[in-house]
Amino acid sequence: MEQEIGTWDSVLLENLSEDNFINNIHQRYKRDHIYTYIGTSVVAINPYHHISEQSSEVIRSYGSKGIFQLPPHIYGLANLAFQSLKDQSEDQCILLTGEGGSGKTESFKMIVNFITQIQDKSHSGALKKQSSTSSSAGGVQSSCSSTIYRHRRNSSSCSIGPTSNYMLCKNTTSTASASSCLASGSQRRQSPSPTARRCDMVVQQRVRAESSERHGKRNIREKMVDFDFSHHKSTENFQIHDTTLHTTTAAVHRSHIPIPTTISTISGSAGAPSKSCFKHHQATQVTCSTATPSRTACSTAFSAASPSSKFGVNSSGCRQCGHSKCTRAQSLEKEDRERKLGFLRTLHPQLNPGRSLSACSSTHIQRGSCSNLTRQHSTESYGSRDERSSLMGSTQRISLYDAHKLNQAMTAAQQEQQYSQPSTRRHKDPLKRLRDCVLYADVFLEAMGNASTLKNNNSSRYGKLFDIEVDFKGDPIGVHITH
Ligand SMILES: Nc1ncnc2c1ncn2[C@@H]1O[C@H](COP(=O)(O)OP(=O)(O)OP(=O)(O)O)[C@@H](O)[C@H]1O
Repeated sequence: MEQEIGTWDSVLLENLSEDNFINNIHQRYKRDHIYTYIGTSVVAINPYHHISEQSSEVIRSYGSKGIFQLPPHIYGLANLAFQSLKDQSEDQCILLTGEGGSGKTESFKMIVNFITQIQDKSHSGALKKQSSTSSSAGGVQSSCSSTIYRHRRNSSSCSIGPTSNYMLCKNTTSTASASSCLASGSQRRQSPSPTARRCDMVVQQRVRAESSERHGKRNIREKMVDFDFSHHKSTENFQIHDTTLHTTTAAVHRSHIPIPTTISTISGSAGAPSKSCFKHHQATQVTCSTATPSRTACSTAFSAASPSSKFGVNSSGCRQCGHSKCTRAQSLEKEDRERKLGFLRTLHPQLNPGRSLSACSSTHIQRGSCSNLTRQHSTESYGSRDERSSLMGSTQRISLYDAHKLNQAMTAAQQEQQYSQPSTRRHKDPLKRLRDCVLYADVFLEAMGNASTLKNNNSSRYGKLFDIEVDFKGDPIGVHITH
């Protein structure tokens, strides 16, 4: 862990002047500490080289601590937003701003990566903690850890409830308190004075009351979530959702002013798209992102990259074996046709009245891309499409909805059938699949509008709003990208 170089939080600088501020950031930057806080904002410097600070280990540690408990990092900010989302049930917004090539996109990817990974970790962390404490220390300690790890959402509202009373009587208010609870519990067992026994009973009663209260609250919350799911079947009203997390590359709210860089390897290792994947998308974009893309152009672009071009059947037979009825070439060609059709539907929603992209899902999933990605023209109140275009350039929204409900509704038998077929991609965990889709969604958008500039060969030409909707557990259930 970083030794404190300079001052982690510029607010704490003794003589706060511009020179001192820059000097402090510079001192830290020279030691490869590219992040510095200004309160709950983060200043990030583009290091222009790989910094190994983005492993899942780091994600886990930032996910389990408060923002000021660890050295400044973009993950600290992401965790703050994520925890506030869960604790206060209020939408959170992270704004990224900085000059071209300063590292907004890289920081954005790190945030999305953090959010898609963190829930996994916090779940397993909670379970581990709970089982270890309950085996070693009995009910009182296990309830203490479950309060800390699983019911943070209620922490503020419970300040006069049984949980905090219990914690206060132990002088504990943080994660570290679990061990102090444990120590005092074992002491009482060694010297069971009448006062201590009474205290134990009171504690146990409180724990029981707390657990039933928790149970009740969870039921209520689950009902609310059911309501939210149905409500959000429509992609038009996403902005009113209770628990939405926004990321945008435009201005500053409780966040972050990046001037950073990044490492494609790190995002690659965390499930982000590979360079080649990105290039593929960019190649398709070059032909198709014009205002009125022609079908011919699109299909030409696609066939250039299609696998069947290697085996395709031309007038003189299969290009590989020369056989005029080569079945492999025929099936590849059929697959290719379907992919083209799906791709055209992506670009021309009007070709697909349902606006859903099931046709392209198989090929896109194979490329590790988005399974249920719908590109649609925004229908907000900007008047006609032409009017919107003149106001905002190309205004489109990409929505990604995994069949969250459908997955839930899927019967056990169907699931078993799917999972028993090792050759299909569908046997991946649906949540894992959605997490991957969230990570890839931005790449899809980048492919629509990025450009190569002198400063940055992957420069985003549009500001974008990237909404991740999460359920009450913090699992992602959908994404909207607007630019
Ligand atoms: N944290 C980082 N670590 C390592 N390299 C970085 C980091 N942030 C940015 N970079 C490098 O800087 C380059 C530009 O970053 P990025 O594309 O994120 O800038 P940007 O602010 O989004 O630019 P634009 O506004 O033009 O889209 C990246 O390709 C990467 O090589």
